[in-house]
Amino acid sequence: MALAGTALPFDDIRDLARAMPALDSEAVAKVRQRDSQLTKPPGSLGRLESLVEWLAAVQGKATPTVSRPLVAIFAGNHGVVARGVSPYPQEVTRQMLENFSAGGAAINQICTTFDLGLKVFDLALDIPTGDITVEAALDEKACAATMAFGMEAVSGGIDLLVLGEMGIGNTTIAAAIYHALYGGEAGHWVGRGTGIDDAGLVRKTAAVRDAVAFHQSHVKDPLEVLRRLGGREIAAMAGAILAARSQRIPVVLDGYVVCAAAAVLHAMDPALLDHCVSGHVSAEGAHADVLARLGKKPLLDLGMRLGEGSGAALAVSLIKAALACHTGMATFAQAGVTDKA
Ligand SMILES: O=C(O)c1ccc[n+]([C@@H]2O[C@H](COP(=O)([O-])O)[C@@H](O)[C@H]2O)c1
Ligand SMILES: Cc1cc2nc[nH]c2cc1C
Repeated sequence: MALAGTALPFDDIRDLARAMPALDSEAVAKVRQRDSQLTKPPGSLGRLESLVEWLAAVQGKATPTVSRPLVAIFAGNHGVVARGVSPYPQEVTRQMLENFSAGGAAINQICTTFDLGLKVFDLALDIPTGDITVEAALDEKACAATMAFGMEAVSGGIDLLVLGEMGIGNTTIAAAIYHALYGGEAGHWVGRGTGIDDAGLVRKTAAVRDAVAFHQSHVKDPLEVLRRLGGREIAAMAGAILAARSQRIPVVLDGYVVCAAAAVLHAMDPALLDHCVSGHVSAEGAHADVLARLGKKPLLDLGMRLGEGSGAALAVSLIKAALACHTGMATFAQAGVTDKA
């Protein structure tokens, strides 16, 4: 167990969320000015151009960097797996952490390919959170301490944060959070996760419906949704997103589970995600709907549903390429290329 975070009551977290730095419009103007001189028709690099503007706005620098990108994977275990909501047993969460350490997981290969740092955080895997169908996942103190732990994980001079997670059962947790925040039918939010069969899908949908019904009178407060229906990795990622914002670090969101942490913050204040882009849209059915609600257009759509930050880490390749174009391209004057009249 590695929960050393200072416990902040939810009121302190709300205060912190209200005190985030503004985005830097002067840095964006300077990026646009340089972009207009580069040897290409205006706008021809499409979304790559807006990615550089976004980096500059968040970092507050006319020449942003992606020199020290970090993939942070937060791992947690969930009492709700007792409801038969995942085809895999709970011990796979820890076994996959050992696989990450040994370099054998997909995320290890992606990090090596694109030169990304990787840190994995074990969030009390031996103590699964409460079964959300009959109790709260966490009490306020534990939830706030886990958010603080996630905040403290964002340090060490990184200039881009990729969020990932690992936790058997956590697509049920994410679905419950979305159902609580956004309403509708439980079944709309429930997908097959790691590949649950038809009977399991029925159990999973019932678990999400039961959980949200059980906590219904508390779902107006997003932080209550997080502590009652969430998990430690979701709470830590919410803390990490907040800390990244206060340290002016851009964040790349991964799939269905990571976005549940983002959705909690978005429900508090949509501007809390201004420093985040969506790395990819997951094959988990409702993720596209979630991204639309968050106002985020995914960079990639590769049919992936792995987690581990894998889709987001792949998207860093595009962000790096966008920045390399912006910083490395010649201007019309430098290259002796005639600009349009
Ligand atoms: O993030 C996603 O889009 C995603 C979609 C499906 C599965 N996962 C991963 O699979 C695990 C949860 O799946 P499950 O079926 O046990 O709820 C967890 O470790 C997630 O990282 C992740
Ligand atoms: C093997 C395995 C690897 C994973 N990586 C992220 N979630 C996962 C779930 C399973 C089951």
